[in-house]
Amino acid sequence: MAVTDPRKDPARNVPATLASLLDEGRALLGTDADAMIDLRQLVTGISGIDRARQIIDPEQSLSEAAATRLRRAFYDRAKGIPVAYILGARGFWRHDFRVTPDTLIPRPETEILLEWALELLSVDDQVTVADLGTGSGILAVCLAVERPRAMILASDLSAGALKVARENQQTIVPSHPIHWFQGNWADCLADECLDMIVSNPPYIPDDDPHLSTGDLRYEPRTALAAGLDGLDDYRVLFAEAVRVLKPGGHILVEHGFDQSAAIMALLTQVGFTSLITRSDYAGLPRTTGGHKPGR
Ligand SMILES: C[S@@+](CC[C@H](N)C(=O)[O-])C[C@H]1O[C@@H](n2cnc3c(N)ncnc32)[C@H](O)[C@@H]1O
Repeated sequence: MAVTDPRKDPARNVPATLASLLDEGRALLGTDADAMIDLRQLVTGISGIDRARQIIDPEQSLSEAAATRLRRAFYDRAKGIPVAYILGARGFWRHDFRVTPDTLIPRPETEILLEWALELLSVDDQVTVADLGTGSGILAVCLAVERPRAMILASDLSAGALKVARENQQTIVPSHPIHWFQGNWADCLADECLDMIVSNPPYIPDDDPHLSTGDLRYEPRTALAAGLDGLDDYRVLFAEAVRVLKPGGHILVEHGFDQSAAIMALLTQVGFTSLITRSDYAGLPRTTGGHKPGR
């Protein structure tokens, strides 16, 4: 079906009921389960009407402004723009994080990495932890919330991502400063200064066709692609990690479901021991942790 940009069609910018707007949305996005999830998220995010009230009162009217914003959102989603970028937010852990096209959209699997880090750090630990490749800041900010006595550092190559990460810290955990730095992984850090590194680096092979389809084509390529085998960033990151971790320090990284053997081999090569891989909610091996010997 031809999709008309509501910005160029003032006749469509009129008030409407929720039910009629949802019909317009279905006509654009389809009626499968994924499309329905997107539609409901857009309605909730833009109108502020929660899911229960959408179902109880489908005939309620939306203001002209809300109807117009919703029609634009349906149009943008029909073009392929991810819901999180349309709304400018995505939930992670217990918080709403601002996201922009400069940041990766946070994924639920990354909560497994966070949970693991929290298991290793007790609430009163006065440790120093770095989130390398912080993106929107999800790991750094959640660690600052959950471990108030820890010193948190976070790096990213992207100035745009760091700007968003700072905004998230100021909104979610303003009382806990995070030390942000723009750079290549840990290159700004002194030797043996960290107790723990958490990282979700890029890990998709450059020629993976998924990079140019679906939602991924809208996300920053520098957040996703990592050389021919998808392991280029781990090679640099692990060499840096051995330098900046204290003896006894931990590294926890996310990776692709088929990369755990390669990640273990790379960690072993640079001297990490006690390697363990944890699986995601679908049972796929997605997070590996290791320990720098010496304590
Ligand atoms: C997969 S994203 C993860 C973002 C965030 N940690 C998350 O889980 O949503 C990888 C991040 O690493 C950053 N990055 C890529 N290369 C980097 C490098 N050489 N040094 C530091 N950060 C880098 C990207 O800009 C991106 O924000």
